[in-house]
Amino acid sequence: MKIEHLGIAVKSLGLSDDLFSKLLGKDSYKQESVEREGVVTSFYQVGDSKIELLEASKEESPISKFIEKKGEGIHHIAFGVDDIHSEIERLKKAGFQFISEEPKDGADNKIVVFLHPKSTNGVLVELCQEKA
Ligand SMILES: CC[C@@H](C(=O)O)C(=O)SCCNC(=O)CCNC(=O)[C@H](O)C(C)(C)COP(=O)(O)OP(=O)(O)OC[C@H]1O[C@@H](n2cnc3c(N)ncnc32)[C@H](O)[C@@H]1OP(=O)(O)O
Ligand SMILES: [Co+2]
Repeated sequence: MKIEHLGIAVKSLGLSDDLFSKLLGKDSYKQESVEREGVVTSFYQVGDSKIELLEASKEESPISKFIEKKGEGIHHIAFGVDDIHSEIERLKKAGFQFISEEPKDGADNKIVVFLHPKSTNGVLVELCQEKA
């Protein structure tokens, strides 16, 4: 397992892209919309990991709800795994609760699942695997 990315909820991708480009001294390498999740993403490579900025693309997006309740900031941590199905089984046996156990298409050529923050010390955890 490695830290694949940190997801950061932002109100405006335009403003936050300016900010993070200055902060990191480089431009985003990719912007991608994931309609099913109700987000537009922007990715920055930082060492072996990434920063994923997330702007809501619809009112019922998890990002809108999160920003309403908690404001902008770190939204989730994503662990990159080689075999997402075996990790789901391992973590289920260990008592972790998944939001859905069926991996779905994510951004940046990944399949993803989420663990519920109530079972992970209040931190939303994503598992992601590179698509074959
Ligand atoms: C682009 C695709 C993908 C990628 O490839 O990287 C992404 O990263 S998509 C990112 C956006 N998608 C998701 O977040 C999907 C998973 N999230 C969810 O299914 C929901 O957001 C949720 C976690 C189940 C919460 O939804 P819901 O129960 O409807 O919202 P509430 O506001 O009522 O929250 C309940 C409870 O959970 C706490 N919460 C919510 N979000 C987070 C969070 N990001 N981190 C920590 N805690 C969170 C919220 O505060 C509530 O707690 P209590 O108030 O104590 O009840
Ligand atoms: Co993510």
